Amino acid sequence: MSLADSTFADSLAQAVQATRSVTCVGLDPRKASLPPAITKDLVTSGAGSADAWAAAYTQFCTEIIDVVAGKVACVKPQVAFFEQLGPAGCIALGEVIRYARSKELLVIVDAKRNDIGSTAEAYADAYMGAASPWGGDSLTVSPYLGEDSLEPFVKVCDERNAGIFVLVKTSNPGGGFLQDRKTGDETVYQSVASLVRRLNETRLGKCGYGPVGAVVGATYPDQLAELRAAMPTSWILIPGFGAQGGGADDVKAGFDDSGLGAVVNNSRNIIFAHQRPEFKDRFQDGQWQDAVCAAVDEMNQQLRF
Ligand SMILES: O=c1ccn([C@@H]2O[C@H](COP(=O)(O)O)[C@@H](O)[C@H]2O)c(=O)[nH]1
Repeated sequence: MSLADSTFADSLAQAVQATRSVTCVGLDPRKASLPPAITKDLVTSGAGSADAWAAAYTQFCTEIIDVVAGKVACVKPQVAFFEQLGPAGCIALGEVIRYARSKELLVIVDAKRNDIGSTAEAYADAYMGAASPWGGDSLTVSPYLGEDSLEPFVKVCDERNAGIFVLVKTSNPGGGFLQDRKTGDETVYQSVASLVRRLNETRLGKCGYGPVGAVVGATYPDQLAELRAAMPTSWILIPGFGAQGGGADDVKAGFDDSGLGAVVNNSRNIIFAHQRPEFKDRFQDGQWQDAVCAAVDEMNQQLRF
């Protein structure tokens, strides 16, 4: 069945069940961390131009996709690293998104977009749905501009079987400055969670979840448990596992009794596994893909509760 035949929430449930994995592999290519096997070609061709780096990013990400396809439910390209290279990077981003989808991986585009409603419509069109060069299956969005700014994204979710993940409680240490602030009886993140719940609950798929999901950091396990209960029908994207300090115990509360309801992102500790001390000894420079494979297997194992 093609992914577009079912809702995003149902496709994600199917992908988690088929792969027996709640791991989301973050595609965050960084020049300084690419494996030497990839940058060597770049250096010997005398390049260093944005075009050459973009080609390296495409090669790196597509090789990762080859390793993880069938092992994980989804990937999350971080657009910042592609945008950093300018137009060539933006073309590479489109290639990576298309390649991941062709391998039946669901794509969460991490762009954290939003604006006033009429502009939000353009963002939704750009990042959600296969017709756009950057069209993924879902998009991270900011709630800062309020409900009317989220509505265009929800409309596109309905029209194209796409999904969104609204920033509710982010993984960074400074997120609480606004998110933990009280507005009347509740915090800002609790207000955003109520909005997510309301937008989502009339749109549930067969799996019991809807297209309007939430981002909640692994670095805040207590709030994750609270927010799981506050948004019982929303998929939760949990970043902050691995390099930011979150571990298996911290994300446990994100899941329902069937092991659904959340996917856990890990970018650096998977895609640059060749640099981790425990893998450095096991894998040679040219075996960076094997290190990625080992890191994914390890994370999948850790998250089989
Ligand atoms: O609250 C958030 C929202 C998004 N992110 C993004 O996830 C990855 C995390 O990368 P790691 O290497 O696994 O730390 C990255 O793309 C962030 O921009 C987040 O970390 N926290």
